[in-house]
Amino acid sequence: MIFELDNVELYFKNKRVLNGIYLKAETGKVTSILGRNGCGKSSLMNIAFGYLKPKFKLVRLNNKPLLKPLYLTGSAKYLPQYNFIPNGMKLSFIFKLYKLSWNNFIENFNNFSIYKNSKIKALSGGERRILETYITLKAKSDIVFLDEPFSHLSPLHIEVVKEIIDIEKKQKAIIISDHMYEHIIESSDDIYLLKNGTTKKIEKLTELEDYKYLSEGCLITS
Ligand SMILES: Nc1ncnc2c1ncn2[C@@H]1O[C@H](COP(=O)(O)OP(=O)(O)OP(=O)(O)O)[C@@H](O)[C@H]1O
Repeated sequence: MIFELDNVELYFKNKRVLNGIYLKAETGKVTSILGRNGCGKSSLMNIAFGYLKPKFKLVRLNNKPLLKPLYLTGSAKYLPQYNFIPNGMKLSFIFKLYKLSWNNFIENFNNFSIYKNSKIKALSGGERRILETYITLKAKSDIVFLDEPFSHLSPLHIEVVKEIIDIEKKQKAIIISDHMYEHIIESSDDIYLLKNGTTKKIEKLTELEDYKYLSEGCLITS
């Protein structure tokens, strides 16, 4: 699967947020979007998924224009920044709903074993994020969008999520945005920097310093 987002122009009232976007993601690769707070990363993901309608956009799947919102095709999954699983749902029911194995989940996150018959509201904020990230990554799809999958997770859990990303990318195109740039750099095959409303594909990591996304020296220690 090749997913392309092209020619996006987004305004909120008179403020132009995105203009001149190109992004390509494909099966077998993790494609990441980096950028400062408020530069439009979440808006871009919402546009790609079809939740947000900009003034202009072009989505192509396997080089063919897609004329309906991507989420209606059933081929994509999206982890937004907000919680998307209702509070009252039992964890065992969620795994049935998404046709996923509870035992495989416990192999990765054994501290969840006590929660099988609990409702999601019994989880901490970070545990809930782990569960929603896992479901989004593992559920059947061709394209996965992850908006800040690492930000609320403890270091060991981040490593487990990175391992799952590495496995899932073999059969999916995965698109990630997060401020934890070291994890992004380690997990990504392609990186785009979103700045002044446009995407720039990063060919050399030092460009992240040249474009003032990272301060000088950050890459030496990372
Ligand atoms: N519904 C909205 N109405 C008006 N302005 C909005 C709306 N949603 C986002 N914006 C503005 O659009 C810009 C981009 O927001 P967005 O949430 O896409 O940025 P972001 O790069 O994901 O930020 P962060 O890294 O802080 O999560 C911001 O200036 C924000 O204030």
